[in-house]
Amino acid sequence: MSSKFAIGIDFGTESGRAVLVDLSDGTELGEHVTPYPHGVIDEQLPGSGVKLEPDWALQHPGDYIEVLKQSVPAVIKQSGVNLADVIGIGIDFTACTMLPVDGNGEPLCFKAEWKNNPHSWVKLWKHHAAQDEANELNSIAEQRGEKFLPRYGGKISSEWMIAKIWQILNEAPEVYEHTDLFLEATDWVIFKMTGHILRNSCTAGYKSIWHKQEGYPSRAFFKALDPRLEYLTDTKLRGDIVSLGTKAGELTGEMAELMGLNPGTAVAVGNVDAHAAVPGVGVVTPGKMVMVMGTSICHMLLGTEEVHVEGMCGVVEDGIIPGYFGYEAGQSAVGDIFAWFVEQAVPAYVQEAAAQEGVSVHDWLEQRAAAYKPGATGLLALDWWNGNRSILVDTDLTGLLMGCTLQTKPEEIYRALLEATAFGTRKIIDAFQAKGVSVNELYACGGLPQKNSLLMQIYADVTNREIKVAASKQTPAVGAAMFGAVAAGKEKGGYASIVEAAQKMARVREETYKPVPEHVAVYEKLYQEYNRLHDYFGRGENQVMKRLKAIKEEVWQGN
Ligand SMILES: Nc1ncnc2c1ncn2[C@@H]1O[C@H](COP(=O)(O)OP(=O)(O)O)[C@@H](O)[C@H]1O
Ligand SMILES: O=C(CO)[C@H](O)[C@H](O)COP(=O)(O)O
Repeated sequence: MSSKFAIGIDFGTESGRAVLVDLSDGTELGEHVTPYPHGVIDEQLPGSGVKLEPDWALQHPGDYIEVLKQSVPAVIKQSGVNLADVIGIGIDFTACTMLPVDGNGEPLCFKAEWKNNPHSWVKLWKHHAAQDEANELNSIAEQRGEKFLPRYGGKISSEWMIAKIWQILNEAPEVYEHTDLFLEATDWVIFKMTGHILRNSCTAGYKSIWHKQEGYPSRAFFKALDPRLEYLTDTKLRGDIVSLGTKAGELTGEMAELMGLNPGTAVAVGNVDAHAAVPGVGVVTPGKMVMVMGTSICHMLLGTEEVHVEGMCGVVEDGIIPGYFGYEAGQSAVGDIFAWFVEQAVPAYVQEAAAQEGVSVHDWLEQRAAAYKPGATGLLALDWWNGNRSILVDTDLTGLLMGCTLQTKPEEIYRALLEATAFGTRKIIDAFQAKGVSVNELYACGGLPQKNSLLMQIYADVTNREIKVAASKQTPAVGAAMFGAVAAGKEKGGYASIVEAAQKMARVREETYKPVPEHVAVYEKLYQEYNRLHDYFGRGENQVMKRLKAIKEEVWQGN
């Protein structure tokens, strides 16, 4: 039988990326990136120029369709495969990236009467303007002793569905009123491709407080938030919730023409980027933590029971791989901290030297930082430049660097920042281990493992664990393609389960990063120091970071 193929599409923050993969061994035959024409909308609405408030981050739903229109035909062309052999499509998305739609599934922002209202647009995952609603939600949930809170590390994020919906209700009740459904963008794109509205269990579980056995929180809880929300889950959040790998439907004639595919191609239900990356690197059993390493890190892990681990983002049954409890934790800035240093804090001589050598400032600093032994800089940092997502769940915490002298060099600080993020990951691993959720092996994917080998060696040394690195640059998209192959089914040449698909298709690089015993010993001492600073500044003993923030706010408000 000839080879069969699937397409995976990863809808990121700035662009959408498609891959076409061979189902027999996961070989990538085509890859294409479509930057979103409207990018992240955080200043003014397209067309009307209506100004947005601080902390807003929107997207244009038409940009997602543009990705389907540009990137899918491009990967078909690159690979030269026969259309009849492309049997499945899967997608993954940032989340919670959500939008209001009308009774026909049409985004409200496409309609003349709503397009000038910012609340009718897609709210991107990093839209942070619903913090007041999130704070109130958390305090009401805590007062009521809601059982769901511990599943989310004790706090529901302002990035998630309920806080965002509540913000719409508070600030634009007319938009709320006219919304038939609030959908995750991943489910909306699947609806566009197939004509079927189905909610996936991953976003429902991690972002909408849905539980496989218990469903959504009670009507009484929603009523306690706001009487107008009492029937939210029966009305604007209604709909079937199905597990990952389920076939959502088949590509409609209209979309098949737009995407250059055959109508009837199987389409899997939507998924989330970090979650699709797990089978994407071949992880389908507990004990193996997948680190999706880029601007931030998402830490993904499977378990056989629901355990409440301090500060994790969520535990969801079937949330990553059906049959397991999927755990998610994270660090809200990693690559972004290195970017801050490179852009804001290196002296001109470093930039000039890097330019003369024809390397990036990151590479220049990495080369020099690699010459230092662990502990040789005398520096230690707390990696909270963008707050702390796990395990403290506190966006008001800030960064710290200590141990500087008049001799301290930029490459030493760079190294201390790399180390700080590794300590942050170690803290997350320790939190899981403390609750009996084992982390025996580490897998890395995303941009950072491809860019910085010193960083990866430091992670191996700090965690005292071997790290395997994904072979693909587009691991989430490859994982999405695997779910597309499952949706197509075995009889069509796909796979019966995501486990089988991952076993056949996932690829990791041959070389791994192994801990060096002498490094491990020194880092163990430094980690104990990191722990002391972490608890001192992060657990309330010294609230100086929050006091500084309060003073800053006062001064700004006085201006
Ligand atoms: N050589 C490098 N070493 C460490 N970090 C790097 C290097 N080059 C770029 N970065 C950081 O990598 C991040 C981008 O990672 P990537 O995985 O490509 O993006 P994203 O998380 O948006 O998918 C940026 O924060 C950037 O500062
Ligand atoms: O919350 C998340 C997954 O649950 C991700 O952080 C979010 O989707 C964006 O990730 P990235 O910027 O790395 O693409």
